[in-house]
Amino acid sequence: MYTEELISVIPYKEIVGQLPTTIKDISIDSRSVQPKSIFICIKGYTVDGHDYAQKAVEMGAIVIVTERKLQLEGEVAQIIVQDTNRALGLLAAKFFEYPSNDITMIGVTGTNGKTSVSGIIHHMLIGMGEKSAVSGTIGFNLNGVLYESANTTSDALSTQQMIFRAKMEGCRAMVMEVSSHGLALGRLAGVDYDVAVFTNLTHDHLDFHGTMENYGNAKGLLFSQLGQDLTKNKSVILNADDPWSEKYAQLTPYPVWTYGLKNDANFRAENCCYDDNITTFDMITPEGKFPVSMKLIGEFNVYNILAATAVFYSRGFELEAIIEQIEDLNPVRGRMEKIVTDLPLQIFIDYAHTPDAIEKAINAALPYKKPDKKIIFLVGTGGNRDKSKRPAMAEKASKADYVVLTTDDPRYEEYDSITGDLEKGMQHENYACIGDRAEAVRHAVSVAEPGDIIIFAGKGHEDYQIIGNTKYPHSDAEIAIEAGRLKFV
Ligand SMILES: CC(=O)N[C@H]1[C@@H](OP(=O)(O)OP(=O)(O)OC[C@H]2O[C@@H](n3ccc(=O)[nH]c3=O)[C@H](O)[C@@H]2O)O[C@H](CO)[C@@H](O)[C@@H]1O[C@H](C)C(=O)N[C@@H](C)C(=O)N[C@H](CCC(=O)O)C(=O)O
Repeated sequence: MYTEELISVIPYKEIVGQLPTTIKDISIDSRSVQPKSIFICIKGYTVDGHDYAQKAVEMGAIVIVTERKLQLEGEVAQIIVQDTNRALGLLAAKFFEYPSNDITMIGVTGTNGKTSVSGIIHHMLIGMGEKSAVSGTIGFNLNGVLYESANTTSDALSTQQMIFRAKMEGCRAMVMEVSSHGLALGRLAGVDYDVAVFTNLTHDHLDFHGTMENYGNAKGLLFSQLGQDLTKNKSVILNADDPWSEKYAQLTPYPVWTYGLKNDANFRAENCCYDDNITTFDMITPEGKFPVSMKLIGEFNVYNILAATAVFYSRGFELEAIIEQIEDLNPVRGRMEKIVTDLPLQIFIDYAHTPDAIEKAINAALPYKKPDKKIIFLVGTGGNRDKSKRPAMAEKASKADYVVLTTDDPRYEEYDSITGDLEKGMQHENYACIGDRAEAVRHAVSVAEPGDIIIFAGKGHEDYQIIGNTKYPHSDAEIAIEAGRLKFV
């Protein structure tokens, strides 16, 4: 690409040296710079990309985008900008020729439910014959191949690369989980969304945002900055039962569709009935009432389905076709996923790692609880991350008959420090603190009786436990099944 053309999209203070006519690649990581690249220096939390500019030059970078003039050896030009993060989003979007303009982009934000709603929309799109890609906590799923990603919302360069790849592979749509970090750190600069969805906002990530106000405002960026192309037929989908939706509705210039169970909304559910493995309800829509029967369990999934319905309706799909897809959907991996076993127990794996999600997980299981049987809830929290939510997590978990307090990626923190913080929120005495997660899982099975429900919360789809900075293989389901076989079979 012509260098002048590429850099025309960023405001800069100064250019030092002679710009090359063209550049071949764009990079933010000195370790993978290709010859004739432009390298953008990003200040990280652990290291500063500016310190790797010389290494990038040695690897073949011929232009460096930097926040300050650097002493560099070799044939290289420097472009000095105010904010390299913002420059990165704009350069990456231009380099890949704004791929988000060519496919339908659906962004899903909120504390809980992002992965489920994104997965549901993705699978419904495929069911309707629309080739789709999805990115988020689970990774980047392109044509059934799952690529790992470090973040729910990847850095701006990886984001543009993913959208470009989806476009090149013929996808008509891409569904993206949009995290508050992603929005606050400018990882989505240059992405043009067609639909933005809000699930809910509850306590999480206050170590990063400081206050709920800041956290909510970061999420709001998705609705105020849906993208630059004002001619697109865009829409915003909001949860009418979450107080933040009112604020987001005021922020956006685009048509809003609401959904919910309690307050007045465009899409509502009535007469919800949660039977073993089947949920039924009447969906109240702008076109009347439609009976729905689906394999997804729990009230939170009714919310998720209403959100997905609003997305499709806003894009002009027929309600009959939407409901047909809903009835075909299978549960999302690691989200109140019922594990099939030969044990006399009901075992659910869930990703709940916030107080609100824990409450929802237990509420979702309540209809399946048999008289005189227990719900055993295992709850873990991450080390060296938001500690303020820990007591509230245990408080919500106290709704279960028996609680196992443990860790979920302890990182560098002592087990006792994590379980001790959780313990402060316990509302009854039926619990155990066991920092080692594998031991905790075995303990949960050891206290179970036939007919009980066990919910393992926190790991969801994840198959590892991070201790120190090492990822160790870990599966709650496998450990539980093994322990259950020893006990019951
Ligand atoms: C706090 C935070 O967001 N950190 C993110 C950040 O890492 P970092 O600050 O440590 O960056 P760094 O590794 O120091 O590198 C800085 C720069 O130097 C460059 N570098 C580095 C080393 C080198 O040899 N050469 C080089 O050029 C890097 O490529 C980078 O450009 O940049 C990385 C690359 O983009 C991210 O993967 C990483 O996310 C970490 C893994 C993380 O845990 N982030 C969490 C807090 C997060 O973002 N979570 C949200 C929310 C999830 C949710 O909703 O639950 C998410 O979207 O994932």
